[in-house]
Amino acid sequence: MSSLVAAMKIPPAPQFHHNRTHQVSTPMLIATAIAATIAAAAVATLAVVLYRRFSRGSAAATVPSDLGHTTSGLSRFSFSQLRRATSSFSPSHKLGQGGFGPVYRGALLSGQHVAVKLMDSDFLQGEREFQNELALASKILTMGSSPDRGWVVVPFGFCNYEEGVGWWRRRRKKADLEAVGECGGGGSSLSRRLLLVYELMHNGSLQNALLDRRCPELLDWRRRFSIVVDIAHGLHFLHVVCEPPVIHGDIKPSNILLDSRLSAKIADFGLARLKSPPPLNGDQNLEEAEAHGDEIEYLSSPKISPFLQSEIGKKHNGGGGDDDASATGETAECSTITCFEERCHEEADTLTARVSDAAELIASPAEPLTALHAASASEAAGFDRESLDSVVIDTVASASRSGRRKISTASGVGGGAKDWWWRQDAGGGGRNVESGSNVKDYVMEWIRSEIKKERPKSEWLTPSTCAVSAEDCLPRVIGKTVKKKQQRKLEWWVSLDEERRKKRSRPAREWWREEFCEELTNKSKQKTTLKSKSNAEAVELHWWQKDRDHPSPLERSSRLKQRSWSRNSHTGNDPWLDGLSCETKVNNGKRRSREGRGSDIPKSCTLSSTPSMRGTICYVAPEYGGGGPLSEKCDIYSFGVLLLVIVSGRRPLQVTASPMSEFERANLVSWARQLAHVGKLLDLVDPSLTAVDREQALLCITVGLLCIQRSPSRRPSIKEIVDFLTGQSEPPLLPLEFSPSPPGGFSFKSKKKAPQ
Ligand SMILES: Nc1ncnc2c1ncn2[C@@H]1O[C@H](COP(=O)(O)OP(=O)(O)OP(=O)(O)O)[C@@H](O)[C@H]1O
Repeated sequence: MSSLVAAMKIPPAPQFHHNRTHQVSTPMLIATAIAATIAAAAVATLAVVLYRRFSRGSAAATVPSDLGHTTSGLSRFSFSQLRRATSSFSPSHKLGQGGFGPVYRGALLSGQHVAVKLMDSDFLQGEREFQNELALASKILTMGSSPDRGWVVVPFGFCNYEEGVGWWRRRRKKADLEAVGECGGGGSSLSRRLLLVYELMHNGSLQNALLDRRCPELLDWRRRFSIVVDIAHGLHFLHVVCEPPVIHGDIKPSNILLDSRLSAKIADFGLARLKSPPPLNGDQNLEEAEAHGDEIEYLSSPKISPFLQSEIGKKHNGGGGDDDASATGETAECSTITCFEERCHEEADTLTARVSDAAELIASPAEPLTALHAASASEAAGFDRESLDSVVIDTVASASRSGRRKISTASGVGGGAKDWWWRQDAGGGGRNVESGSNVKDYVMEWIRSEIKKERPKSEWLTPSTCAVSAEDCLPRVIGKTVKKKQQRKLEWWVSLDEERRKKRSRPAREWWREEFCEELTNKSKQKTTLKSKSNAEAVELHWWQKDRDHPSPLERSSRLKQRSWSRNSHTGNDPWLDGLSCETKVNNGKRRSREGRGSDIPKSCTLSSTPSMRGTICYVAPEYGGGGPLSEKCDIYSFGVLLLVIVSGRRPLQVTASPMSEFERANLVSWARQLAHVGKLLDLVDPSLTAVDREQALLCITVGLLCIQRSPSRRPSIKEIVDFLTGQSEPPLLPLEFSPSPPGGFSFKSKKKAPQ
């Protein structure tokens, strides 16, 4: 039995069991491994997808918010796409170096040839230009198939490359960025790279083609003339076709690109902006105006009052042509005079503009917040009300003193004074030397006459407010000359009781606010509500108007910063003036030219009306050189200089080591003026040109001179310019500012008394 049992003994279960388990678990393990691999792959894929989506999202956040609805026209490229297109930003692909980074030639996979601008994001201004250019490009690209769009070159794509999170990605990017750094991309910062992609312009910039003499085709006059016409069309597109108009703000040869057929197109919209709507009405209260930055824009503009402009015009016209530069010989001193003449003119313009701003506001009878505005006017113009008169007197006096010094030097070599300012100081142009009349006297006299003529008489001023507002402000502006009024003020002051005197002794601005602003604010608010109601029914506001009327907090703070900038600007350097007298600054590279530019373009409204310092020395309009408002007329001025550059084939400032006789030609604008005075305009034409059409050349120079007139309002509009250049209308005669002096005209009179 036991043997039977033993025979029937089944093998040890564990062993059998073990084998069975082993057989089952192997495929299971394999299946598990496969499942785990698949899961891991899925997780990795998901992570990659999420990461990509995240990194795209963060990049998009840095694109201007305005682009939200307009990005449709722009393509986004990856950094590696552009790296591949440009052969890792190979130096052999470099087209040029801009103020904020190099530009490379490349080819996309589609075969399209492109230019890739690698902006240096280390500089805030670089990032702003990137955003500005994109915002503007999106606007222009949405203009659909407008045929005029072909006159400008704007980016059609961009890449906003930010550092990733994973170490593997960072390593890859580090390698990319080092490649960029080695190729002159400027540093190897891992943070961010901003790239703009443009259509390739095969013949590069006008700067290279014309001034660096890289394009022999430009020795043919017809080519040059067609380039001039193309640029005029480009500006016409920006100023007239675009709505709202676009002001380029930096017209110069390096921003004019030539395509394969040598057609010229306007490029580089980094400093462009949309034209601001007209300033708010004067009857809006101060709080409102301040909140909208209106006052800042208005006051930061060194505008010359129409009265003063016409006065200056009269002086030009009245005493014009009374000297003869040709008779004086071509001397270094003569050139110094011209430079200084420019300088003095601009200085006086800016100064009188500031004074006129304040004086006009004081004098205006229609403005209920006159005194208050006057106070803020003088403050915003950079003058403390208390010292306004002394600043004015000192500055003008020093300008005229140094002017006199230069004139007496010049008189020793027989130099001729050509301008009204000079005649003022030198005693020409109907002013009497012996009476000691000079610039200072003229400005002061003008202020007095303006105030006398338009003293506020309206009934809204009660006797007491009149006494304080007018009497409080006027003596400070016109100095010690208003003794009578001071006397009256003193009498009035004595008549006040103690409490009222205490109250009145606070700054006028404070108690004005308290006593009158509330009432006026309410009135003005009522008016505004009524107006806006009717307006809303009549017209729908453009987004850019809305933007201005309801600035973002960022914009507001930026405007305030701008305000403090403009306050200080009267003591700062004037790049325009510096540029006129200092060639080295211009030649010291592009970065230098950028230094003159302000940095107050807010991110959220890069195309808004916020004023900022723009442009390039020699091309920037004088009225804008001091940080005034950017208008189409600033572009017209730059276009005028560019015209002269194209015709003469030389830079606007060019000092050669050749004989001193060349020195007077250093400043192209002054030289053109001199040639106009002596009636030899064609001397300006590039001697190396072939097949010159003298009529066309004369037309170009005439239009150029019309564009560089000092008074912006006298410069022609771009529409007129296109008509002149295309022969649809005749340009007017040159203004007297440029007309030839009559023979035997004014001979320079020294202030030195003739020996008895
Ligand atoms: N689309 C393009 N096609 C061909 N060349 C280009 C293109 N864009 C720019 N370039 C070249 O690159 C150079 C640098 O251009 P960029 O606009 O960056 O600076 P800039 O205009 O020369 O100087 P700044 O930055 O001071 O205005 C140009 O002078 C031009 O030669």
